Amino acid sequence: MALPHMEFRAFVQALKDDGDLVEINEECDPNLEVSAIIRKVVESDERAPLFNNLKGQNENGLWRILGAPNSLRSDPRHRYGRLARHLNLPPTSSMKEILDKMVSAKTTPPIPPKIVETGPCKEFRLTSDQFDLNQLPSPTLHQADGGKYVQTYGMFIVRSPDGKWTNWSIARAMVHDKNHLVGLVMLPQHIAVIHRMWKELGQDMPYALAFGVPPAAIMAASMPLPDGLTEAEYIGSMVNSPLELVKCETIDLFVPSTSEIVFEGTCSVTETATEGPFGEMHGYVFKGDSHFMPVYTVNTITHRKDAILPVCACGRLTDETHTMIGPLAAAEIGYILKSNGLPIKEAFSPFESQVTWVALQVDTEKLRAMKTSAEAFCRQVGDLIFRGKPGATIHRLLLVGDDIDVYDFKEVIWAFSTRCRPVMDEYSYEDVPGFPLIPYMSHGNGPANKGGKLVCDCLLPVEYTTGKNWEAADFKESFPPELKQKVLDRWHSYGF
Ligand SMILES: Cc1cc2c3c(c1C)C(C)(C)C[C@H]1C[C@@H](c4ccccc4)[C@]4(C(=O)NC(=O)N=C4N2C[C@H](O)[C@H](O)[C@H](O)COP(=O)(O)O)N31
Ligand SMILES: [K+]
Repeated sequence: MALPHMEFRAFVQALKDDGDLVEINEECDPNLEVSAIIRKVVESDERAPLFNNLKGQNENGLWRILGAPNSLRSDPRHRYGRLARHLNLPPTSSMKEILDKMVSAKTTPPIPPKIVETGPCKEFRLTSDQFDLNQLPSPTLHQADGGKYVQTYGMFIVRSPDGKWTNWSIARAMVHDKNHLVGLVMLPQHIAVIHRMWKELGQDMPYALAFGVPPAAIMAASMPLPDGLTEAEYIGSMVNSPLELVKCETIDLFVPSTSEIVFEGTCSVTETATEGPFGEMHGYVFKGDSHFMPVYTVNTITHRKDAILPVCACGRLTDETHTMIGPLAAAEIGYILKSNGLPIKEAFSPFESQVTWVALQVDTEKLRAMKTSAEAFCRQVGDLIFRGKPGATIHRLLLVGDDIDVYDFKEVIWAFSTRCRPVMDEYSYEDVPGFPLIPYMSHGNGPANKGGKLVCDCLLPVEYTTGKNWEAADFKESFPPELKQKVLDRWHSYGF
């Protein structure tokens, strides 16, 4: 068996070995029961549930479900252990180490994938007359959802008509009928950009939807990497070995050879159907909130024996939409700012902001050397991020000083609450694309797709000129080192 970050089945075994898996062998109903269990798991950072016995499985065990594939662990020492296992990092890894790994391939040469003849994803093959997506255990995730969201943690594979760009990404999709899905295809996402290319040609877009792909791949699929970049090569470079891909049965695309399940077909560039509502990443499902979205035809399914469908039952904290979408966007945002020469040290999207904020730690010594004004600096940051794709989902950028750990929300909210004067220290952006999935956008008072963004300056004026002129009134900063050491040494003998 391959390493956990390179094969989904090995990843599930690694969770089991970590004591981070609960195998449920009693029959569970994919209609809400499975999702209710997953919801309770992710709301309490419990171990990942593997449902081995689902109502509706077919004779070859298609399919089981792994819930909460990339959510949090309750032990603070292994909080991000499931994310770490996606990247072959130690389970004690910090979020900084995980995100640094995700940007590490920016400066190393791409490693193209290796094409292999066949693989475990080819063990079984079903043509469209041999399956019914409504009979298979497609899960209903929230009672007000518009359909069975079978696709929440699979990877769409689509390629530009000229064949030069193959994009891997996660985008939701629900069962439309026996052999069709309908899925969210929205700009500025690359799947929508490529869909438009095919639409201009008047040809339906070939796609593959691979479930249970190498964990390292699903991380890159969830990251807003640059336009035109082929994730397969990026991931190869990140893990320093070529990904093994195998050709699809019916279309000219390639999928990871160890994928658990592969749907193949074409995405219509003309036919749409109602999609949604869906209990989304910000924690809401609005009844009747559906839109017309493209229809995907599922021509063929190939799969492993007893294949496992990974499922993200998204909504309120803390699931994969929070551990991945915000932090991975923050990693890309931090990289963009640094490569434009701005004095940014760390970037993170706090879960408590429902990943609508990114906190940016500023190197204030370098900032002072810039001899810039707060307004000029904040506008420089805002223009770079809010007018680009990686910032699409972020509505507040918080600039904080060297003393604030952006990975610790208590620190971030302290700086925001005490150093950023409302309105005066905030720089608004109403003429940039907005993120329509946030409720104050989709169901708010203003336009759903435009504006509503701020750069919040949580640096005090002295941090731009002569530097920090205060001490925090806390144990760390308000006492001489030798006294602190004495207190720590004697903590227990005092009686604590
Ligand atoms: C990890 C993860 C990412 C998701 C999603 C989900 C999960 C679990 C579910 C549970 C299905 C919920 C919705 C949430 C929903 C969503 C829609 C828009 C923006 C953010 C999220 C959307 C989606 O449905 N559509 C979409 O276009 N992008 C999504 N992303 C973000 C993208 O995977 C991410 O942005 C990548 O960077 C894409 O690659 P690209 O940059 O285009 O090459 N889904
Ligand atoms: K991607």
